[in-house]
Amino acid sequence: MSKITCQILIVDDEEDILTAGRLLLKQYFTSVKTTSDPYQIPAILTEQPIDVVLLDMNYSAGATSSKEGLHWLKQIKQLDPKVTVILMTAYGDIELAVRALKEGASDFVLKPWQNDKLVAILKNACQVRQQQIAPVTAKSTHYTTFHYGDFIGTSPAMQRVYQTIDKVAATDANVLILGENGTGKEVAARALHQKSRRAEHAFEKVDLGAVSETLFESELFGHAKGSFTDAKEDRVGRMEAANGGTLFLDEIGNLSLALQAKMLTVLQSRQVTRLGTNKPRPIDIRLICATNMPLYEMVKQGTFRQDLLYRINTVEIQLPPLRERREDIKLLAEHFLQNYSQKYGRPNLSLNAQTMHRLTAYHWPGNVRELDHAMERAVILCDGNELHADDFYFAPNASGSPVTETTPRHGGHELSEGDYTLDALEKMMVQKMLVKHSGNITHAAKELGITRTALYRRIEKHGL
Ligand SMILES: Nc1ncnc2c1ncn2[C@@H]1O[C@H](COP(=O)(O)OP(=O)(O)OP(=O)(O)O)[C@@H](O)[C@H]1O
Repeated sequence: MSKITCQILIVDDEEDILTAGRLLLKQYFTSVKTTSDPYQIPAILTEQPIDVVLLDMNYSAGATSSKEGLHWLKQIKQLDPKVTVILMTAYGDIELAVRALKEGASDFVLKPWQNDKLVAILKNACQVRQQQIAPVTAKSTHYTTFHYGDFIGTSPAMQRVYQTIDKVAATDANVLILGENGTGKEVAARALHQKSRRAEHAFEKVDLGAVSETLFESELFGHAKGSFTDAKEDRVGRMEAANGGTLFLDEIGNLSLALQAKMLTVLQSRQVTRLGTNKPRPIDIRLICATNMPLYEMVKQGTFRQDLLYRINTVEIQLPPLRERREDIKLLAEHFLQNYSQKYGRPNLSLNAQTMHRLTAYHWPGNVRELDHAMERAVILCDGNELHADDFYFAPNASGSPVTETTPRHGGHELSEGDYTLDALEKMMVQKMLVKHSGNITHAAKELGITRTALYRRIEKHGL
């Protein structure tokens, strides 16, 4: 008997049920996955194609209200509206069946099930699902083009990011984007918004690292005229401004515990109350959060609330550092070179093979943003029409090993013995700050405690 091509996921907290279901359904369908933990559902759905979910209604010991099943049904439908969900319960009644069907379930089975009945229901569900799916195309070819939204890069790691964005964009699921500085977290958030049904509405970005503790509530929730000394007018908060669209909370890891509590209350109730008023207003937003901080570690250390993390991380997107997808460096370098050649009126500039080799081998601690700035600086500073490695600034990596993984040191800022002159120390500090701030002169100068002009003078002096 040939099996029906269908990927089935069974979710039930009883291992016996999972085993029985797997053994039965494996005879008829090509793939049967199981999990006893419904919290795994979002991860499983984003990582692999699933056609049909057979979902238990009760998970906590003794639970019979089926509320949990309805909750997970809703989550699945948010993540992928096309997945077919069949509910199972030992406590079935007509009312609940009707409610589940209304909320998007396709069918309903009672436990203990009759084998032939369950197989028939699933065969039917798989057939319907197969008809919905477009003819199979080579999946990867879809993403092998040079651009995806504002992203450039064709590495397998980035293709996985694009696939996740495509899957999640159609839903209203909360998304948490993780990654080092400059890896493209904001680019990803904008792509999610652009590809969502909210694209015509606002994309409201709030940099939580830049909002002061005192102004937080007024900025995020809004205020009424006269609610505090400087409140001269009524003001709509950023959350309300995002209504109908997407709210992008950048640097969520920087929020103090007190503000995390306030944020959680609003996200749970989906209502904001402007300062100085007592009228809660409903907000309809798609929430995207981003951070470069280790939120899971922070939860363990008690500096980030676990309940807030679980509220924001329905789906996670991890952006890989540039050094882990070196195959994208060439494309990005060429793209930035083209941009800046145009911007600075130098159309004949080119990168020779040796320079490209150096760019590809370098570890890029500031990721794509650093490559972008490095290219701009090189385009401005280079003399002829060919960009040389010397036109770029390469910092040593954290271990102090050579500048690039494959080439000898070039202008690194590590000190060798006997190098402790004031000049050498100054050069090292300037380099360190430039790397730390990805070439941002204003920020580097501020941290060094000197003016921008003084920093430029030192950059010239040390030939950086
Ligand atoms: N794959 C990419 N292709 C093209 N440009 C990119 C890519 N990734 C990032 N960039 C560019 O690099 C810069 C940094 O990107 P972005 O601001 O999205 O990073 P981030 O991870 O949000 O950084 P931070 O954590 O510092 O806020 C931007 O100018 C962005 O356009």
